[in-house]
Amino acid sequence: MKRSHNIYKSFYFAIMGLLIAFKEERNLKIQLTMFFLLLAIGLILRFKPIEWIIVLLSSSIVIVSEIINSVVERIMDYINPEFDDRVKIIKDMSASFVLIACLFSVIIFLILIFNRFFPYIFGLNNSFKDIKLT
Ligand SMILES: Nc1ncnc2c1ncn2[C@@H]1O[C@H](COP(=O)(O)OP(=O)(O)OP(=O)(O)O)[C@@H](O)[C@H]1O
Repeated sequence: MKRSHNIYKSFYFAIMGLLIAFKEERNLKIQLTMFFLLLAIGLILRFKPIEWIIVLLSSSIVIVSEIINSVVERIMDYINPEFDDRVKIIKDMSASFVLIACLFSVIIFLILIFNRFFPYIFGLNNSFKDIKLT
C-alpha cells in the first residue's frame, strides 16, 4: 500500500475527516452548536484572554473526545457488526470519554460565569492576576 504523502495532503485528508465527522455525527453537530453558543456568551461577557484559553481548551477536549468516540464506534461496527457484549463494553467505555469531557467542561464554564457575577465566591480574579501570559 502506498503511504507517503506530503504535509499539505496529510492536512487535506485531516480536514476531509473532520468535515465527514461533522456531516455524519449528530452529537458533534450539537457540540459544535454549543461551542458557538459559548463563544457568543464569551463575547457578550467580554472574556479575558485566560478565560478564552480555558474555554477553548475544554471545548477542544469535548470535540476531540467525541471524534475519538465516533472512530471507536466505527471501528467496532467494522470489526463486528453483530450484537456482542464485548462490543457493548468497548462502545460504552468510549462514550464515557465524551461524558467526562462534557461534564467537566460544563463545570468549568459555570465556574467562569459564576466568577463573573459572584467573584468573591471563587476568588478567581486574584488567581488570574498572577498568571502572566506575556
Ligand atoms: N454491536 C453492538 N453490540 C452490543 N451493544 C452495542 C452494539 N452497538 C451498539 N451497542 C450499544 O449501543 C450504544 C450506542 O452505540 P452506537 O454505535 O449506536 O452509537 P451512537 O448511537 O452513535 O451513540 P453515541 O451517542 O455514543 O455516538 C453503545 O454504547 C452500546 O451500549
